[in-house]
Amino acid sequence: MAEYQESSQLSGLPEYVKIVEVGPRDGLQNEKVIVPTDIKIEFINRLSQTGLSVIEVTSFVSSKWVPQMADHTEVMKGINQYPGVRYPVLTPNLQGFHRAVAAGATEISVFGAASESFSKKNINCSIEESMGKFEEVVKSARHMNIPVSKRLYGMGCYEVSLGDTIGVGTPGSMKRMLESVMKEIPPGALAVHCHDTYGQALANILTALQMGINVVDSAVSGLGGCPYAKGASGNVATEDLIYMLNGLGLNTGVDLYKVMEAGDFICKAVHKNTNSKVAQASFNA
Ligand SMILES: CC(C)(COP(=O)([O-])OP(=O)([O-])OC[C@H]1O[C@@H](n2cnc3c(N)ncnc32)[C@H](O)[C@@H]1OP(=O)([O-])[O-])[C@@H](O)C(=O)NCCC(=O)NCCSC(=O)C[C@@](C)(O)CC(=O)[O-]
Repeated sequence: MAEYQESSQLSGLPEYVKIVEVGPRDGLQNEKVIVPTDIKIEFINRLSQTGLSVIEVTSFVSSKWVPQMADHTEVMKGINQYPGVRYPVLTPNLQGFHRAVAAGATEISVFGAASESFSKKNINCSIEESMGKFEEVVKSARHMNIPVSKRLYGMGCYEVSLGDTIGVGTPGSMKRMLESVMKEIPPGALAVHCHDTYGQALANILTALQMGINVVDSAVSGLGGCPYAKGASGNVATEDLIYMLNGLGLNTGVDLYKVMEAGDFICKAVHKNTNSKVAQASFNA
């Protein structure tokens, strides 16, 4: 595979970028055909051997709302947890949190919305009500020394991931949004989560990196979408992100070829072609 590396660095970039792989959760949650549990487990085990250090495994939400995540407990219990890899799960409320802990989760994420209508559609409550639920979860998690990754820095979350769920952002809006958020939260506690609906994800991520962010969510093969956000398409593909970062000479510690193989595995399982331009170009080369 041809890989191009820039001869000169762009300014303001971090030396190391942490990729948070959200393929098993965000990538699969919107798939209509239920992916067998053993395939999900194999997918996560393959991702664990790529050098990725964070893999979002599943979500402890209601199976009536998101049937694809109904096997969260079996998936969490079934995966091999590799040393050096963290396996966060999504928990919207205390019920989800307790189930996640019982299944062996050692890191959790709460997820909220910046718009009232999305909050209502997604988790069936207002933003204010959701804050109350998150506070309960964060309190319990901190009590048990469980790190809470994402949202609500002020409550004690160690990292807040800013999601462009419907992928409409541009480098300009990313810059304005980060300038505003960084007045309250330091860049070291922020991550970005960019969907690629309008083809802006990599440009938005590069903008964020130049502003001091060094944690980026992505999904292998560009899978993903939120069932409760109309028009939301796939995430930025992990393969494309790694290719860009490699080209910039930034260290991720992730093996691009192994990620492409994991992507090929899951695409075959869900009978889809990859959305990753890098995987398309490499497999057709
Ligand atoms: C949040 C709830 C559960 C509220 O659901 P609800 O119906 O409002 O909950 P409730 O508290 O009124 O309880 C109703 C029933 O749900 C059950 N229940 C209550 N809580 C749980 C739970 N944790 N797990 C399992 N079951 C639960 C509860 O036990 C009860 O069961 P019943 O008595 O009817 O049999 C529901 O709205 C839900 O599951 N929503 C799905 C949210 C979701 O997964 N969205 C997609 C992920 S977010 C996303 O993709 C965006 C993100 C993060 O990726 C960022 C980006 O892309 O930019």
